[in-house]
Amino acid sequence: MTNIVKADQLTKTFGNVKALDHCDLEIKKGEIFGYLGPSGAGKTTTIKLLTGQLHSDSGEVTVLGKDPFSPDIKKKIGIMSDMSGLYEKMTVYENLDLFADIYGIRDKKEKIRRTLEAVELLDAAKKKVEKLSRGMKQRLVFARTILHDPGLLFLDEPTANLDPATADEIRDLIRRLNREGATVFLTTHNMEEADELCHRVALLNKGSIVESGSPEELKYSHKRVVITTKEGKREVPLEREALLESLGQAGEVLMIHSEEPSLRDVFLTLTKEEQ
Ligand SMILES: Nc1ncnc2c1ncn2[C@@H]1O[C@H](COP(=O)(O)OP(=O)(O)OP(=O)(O)O)[C@@H](O)[C@H]1O
Repeated sequence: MTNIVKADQLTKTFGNVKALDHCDLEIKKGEIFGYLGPSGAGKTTTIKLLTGQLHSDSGEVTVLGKDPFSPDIKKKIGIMSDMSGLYEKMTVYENLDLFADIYGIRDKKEKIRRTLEAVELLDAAKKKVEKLSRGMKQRLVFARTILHDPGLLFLDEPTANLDPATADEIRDLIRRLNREGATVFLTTHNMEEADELCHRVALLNKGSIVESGSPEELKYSHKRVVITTKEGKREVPLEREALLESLGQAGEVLMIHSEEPSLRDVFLTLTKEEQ
C-alpha cells in the first residue's frame, strides 16, 4: 500500500519542552491510523506539523507526496480539531455555506445538503449553532471537515467529551467515510476506541513513539502466561526461555493459562517502562 503520509525523524521543541522527538510515521492509503497518547504527549503538535500549521525544528514530512505547506494540499485534506471554529450566531447551513465559499465548492447547495444528510443534521439546517447540543456541534464540525471531499482526514480527538451515544455516532461516521475511501489519522486518549476503530496504531509518550503496529500485533506481543502455584500467581512473558525458567523455579503448579492484555494494559506497561 502507498504511504499517504510519511514523517522521518520529526522533531519539535517549544522552549525547553521537547514536544516531539525524532518521530517516524507512515500512514497508508485507506487505513484508519490511531495516534494514541496521554495529555501532553505531542499528538496535536504532530497534527500541526503534518498539516502545514507548524514548522518542525528538524525532520522531513510528506503528505500526499508533497510538502504539507504546498498551497494545493489544504484542499485535499480535512482537519477536525475542536469546536472553536464554529460561528455560534449563524445557522448550521450558513456555517457550511461560508466554508463552501472558502473552498470554492461548485454546486454548493446540493453539496451542503448531502453533507448535512451524511451527518444527520439536515433537519437542523436552519438552527443557530448556539442552540445545538454538544453532539450536534461536533457533527457540524465533522460536516465542515468533509464538505470538500478530502481524501485524507486528520481528526484530533473527535469523540472527546461526548456522551457514549454521540461518540458511537461519530465512530460510525469515521468508519463510513473510511469505507468510502478516506484515509484517517486519528488522535485519541481512548484505547478502547482505537482498538475498535483503527487498522494500525502508534503509541506516543513524552514526544516519542514507544510502539506501533495493529492493535492485535501489539496485544499479542505483550501476551503473558500466568502460572498459578500454591504460593500464588506469577506472570511471565510468552517466551520459551522465560517460561521454562519460571516453571523450573515454581513449586507445585496448579494451573497455566495465557492472558492477552487490552491495548490499555499494553500502553500502561510501555509508559511505565519509560519512566
Ligand atoms: N505553542 C506551544 N507553546 C509552548 N508549548 C507548547 C505549545 N504547544 C504544545 N506545547 C507543549 O508541547 C507538549 C505537547 O503538546 P501537545 O498539545 O502536542 O500534546 P497532546 O498530546 O496533543 O495533548 P492533549 O491530549 O492534552 O491535547 C506539551 O508539553 C505542551 O505543553
